[in-house]
Amino acid sequence: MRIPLVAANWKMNGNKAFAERFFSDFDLQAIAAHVVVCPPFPYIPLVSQVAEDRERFSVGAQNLSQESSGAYTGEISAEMLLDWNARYVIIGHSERRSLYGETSELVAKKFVVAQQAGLIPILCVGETLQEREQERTLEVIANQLKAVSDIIESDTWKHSVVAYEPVWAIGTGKTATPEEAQDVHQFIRGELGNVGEQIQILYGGSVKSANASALFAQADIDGALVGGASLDAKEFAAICRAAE
Ligand SMILES: O=C(CO)COP(=O)(O)O
Repeated sequence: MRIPLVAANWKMNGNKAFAERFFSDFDLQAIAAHVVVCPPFPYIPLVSQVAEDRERFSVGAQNLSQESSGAYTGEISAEMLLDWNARYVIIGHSERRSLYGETSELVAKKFVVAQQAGLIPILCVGETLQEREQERTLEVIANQLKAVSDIIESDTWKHSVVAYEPVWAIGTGKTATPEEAQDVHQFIRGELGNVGEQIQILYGGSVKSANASALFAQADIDGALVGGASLDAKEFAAICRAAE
């Protein structure tokens, strides 16, 4: 039985006042799904305080360094995230891949570093519009997963979350249809081998309260990774409730 999980990716949005306001508007008690909020790094301690002693609410980071320490200006290590009580970390978001040149090999290295430190990686995979139009979706996703599979024991997938985020659906208002998303989720589960059934696979890309229920009704969609709609506490709460 996979527990529904809804993760907020605030990206580089908000400030301290926003984060404080968000948690005064977001009624955690009323939500039964497992929820992760991934704020920008400086607000992780603030979200950690909210998460303290709450079983179903965790804090996550949006990135981490593949190195453990040293002369890497501007980088944040897994150990530092653990110091802040982060439990999850988003790895290989398409914005990191396309804007900051993160290759699948680097993403795989970060995945391993996160896991070895005891963080749960949320590995993002997804195709661009051009790749979808060329009917290369499954091939692209298989390659993104393979970069990780190549350097871990297959059992190790168990301690991770995968997020399918079609690049063309991110921030565009265009969501994959529930059936399109389900097809890819089912494919991903198959690619994860004998632990596939145990892994939470989230959908991301223009998820909002209006489309969440139809997505969550699909057999292989275990929750969502939410960008824009996670910046509105009430809207995000409605998405979380749809996952229960
Ligand atoms: O990139 C995303 C989450 O990581 C999705 O962003 P949107 O929900 O804004 O489309």
